[in-house]
Amino acid sequence: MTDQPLLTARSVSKFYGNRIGCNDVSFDLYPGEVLAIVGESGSGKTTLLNCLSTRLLPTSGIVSYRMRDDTTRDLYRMSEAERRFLMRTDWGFVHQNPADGLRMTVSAGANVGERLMALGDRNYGQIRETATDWLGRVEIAADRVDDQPRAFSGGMRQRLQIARNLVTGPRLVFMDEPTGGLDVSVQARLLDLLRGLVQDMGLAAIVVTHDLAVARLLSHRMMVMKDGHVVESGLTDRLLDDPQAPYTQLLVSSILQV
Ligand SMILES: Nc1ncnc2c1ncn2[C@@H]1O[C@H](COP(=O)(O)OP(=O)(O)OP(=O)(O)O)[C@@H](O)[C@H]1O
Repeated sequence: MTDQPLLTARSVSKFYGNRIGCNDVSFDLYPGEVLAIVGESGSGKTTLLNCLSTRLLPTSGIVSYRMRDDTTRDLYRMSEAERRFLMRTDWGFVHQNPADGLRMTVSAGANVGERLMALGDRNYGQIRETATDWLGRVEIAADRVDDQPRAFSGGMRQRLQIARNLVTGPRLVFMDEPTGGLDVSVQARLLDLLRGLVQDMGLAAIVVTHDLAVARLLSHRMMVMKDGHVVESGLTDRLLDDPQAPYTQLLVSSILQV
């Protein structure tokens, strides 16, 4: 990790009319750092994630991002074309539902290769080789490269979505409940795989989850949200072992009773 943040959020708020989506959220994210945003349903996690990834324009606040050339840019002042370029190259987005992040009717190999082509890669043989290599890294057998994801299981689809996102070597990945909707045993394997890839690639990530076990396994730091506000933030192990805010204490103890 370096001493300069990769992403900086300052007083990010989003209101839907009178309703609070998220309110006055500030934090720094450093290269290689994984931040989990946790909280119950409706606490504002997805709203915040969408504001950070510029899929949603906040009502107020600033998010800046350190580009590969070391310049710092205000994300909401970028042109649409610049933002699209960031999304295709430097960022990944892993959706809870793989169908939202994949093209279900093109082959697994093409799903991965497409991201490389978007970067200007034109050598078909090379693209196929890289795609097959990435399928292997996410534990999809090479002989499935020509199959469409609609012929895959939920866990395979999610692994394919991860390969599609990571093949371009992003520096930051946004994940929205990446293991939600999967069987518990499938979740555990996927989490292990994700953790390994994030570590190997030195990826920074912002992970939205309502599952404290996911936060514990994947993240270095956590932010706990309630009614759109951050009620507590800190190092994951510290926060889960010794929660300070009454709400976090409730959240942790109710999970432990399950
Ligand atoms: N498009 C919208 N229009 C109006 N209100 C919205 C909209 N999206 C979210 N909200 C409201 O903003 C608040 C935060 O919702 P958000 O979806 O960010 O929470 P969440 O923590 O991600 O919940 P979940 O885990 O259920 O997805 C809620 O009160 C929700 O009703």
